[in-house]
Amino acid sequence: MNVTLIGIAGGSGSGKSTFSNRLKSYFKDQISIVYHDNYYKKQIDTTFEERVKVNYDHPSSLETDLLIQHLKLLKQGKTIECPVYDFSNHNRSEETICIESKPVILVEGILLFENEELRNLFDIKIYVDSDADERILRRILRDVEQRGRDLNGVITQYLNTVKPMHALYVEPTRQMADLVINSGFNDVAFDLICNQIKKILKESR
Ligand SMILES: Nc1ncnc2c1ncn2[C@@H]1O[C@H](COP(=O)(O)OP(=O)(O)O)[C@@H](O)[C@H]1O
Ligand SMILES: Nc1ccn([C@@H]2O[C@H](COP(=O)(O)O)[C@@H](O)[C@H]2O)c(=O)n1
Repeated sequence: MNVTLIGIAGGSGSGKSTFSNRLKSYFKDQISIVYHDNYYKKQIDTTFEERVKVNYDHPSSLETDLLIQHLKLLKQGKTIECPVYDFSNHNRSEETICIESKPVILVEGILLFENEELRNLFDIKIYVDSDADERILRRILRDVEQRGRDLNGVITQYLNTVKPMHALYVEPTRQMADLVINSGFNDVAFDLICNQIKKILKESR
């Protein structure tokens, strides 16, 4: 089976999940999805207070080697046991999820195109772009509602690490993308990628 890997990168709160989840809802089990976020490193013998202070926007906070290994296995048609990350505990959970190889696999994450070996695995590279003010406002709502955070914590983390790391490691990868889209809700981009995926799925039958 020929496997096409589609990387969907962009800043935190830009709309990556919105875009990739729309595609997954449309194609359902015909495609698979892998989140780089699930590859945040397991932190052993650390207190919660220590884990809160980690710079989660620096490439070193992620076990990208494991993601690369897993994507290579998926490319070979093999199934992987993907880690699962628990944002409220700032640590990997004990569970894993089984991800099957499919002709099209979406991969999502802020730092996908920063690592050269990882970047080179993608057949299609998409960057979701969005203004910084919109991204932080969305992040505040999401992190408070879904990731067990409080307003002060989200703001402190944004100013100390998210914003400077975005400028250093995320925004420079915009120019490496094949396609830059301005919103996860952009219907033109959605139709373009949908049609491309339909073509790949048809050819794989
Ligand atoms: N263009 C948009 N307009 C309004 N809200 C949006 C838009 N894009 C995303 N959102 C909302 O912002 C939040 C973060 O979006 P998400 O797709 O999870 O971002 P990312 O995966 O890039 O961090 C979600 O609640 C989502 O519904
Ligand atoms: N324990 C953690 C781990 C990561 N983050 C933040 O997640 C962001 C990436 O995820 P998106 O869905 O927003 O793309 C990244 O900016 C990290 O700061 C966290 O807050 N806590």
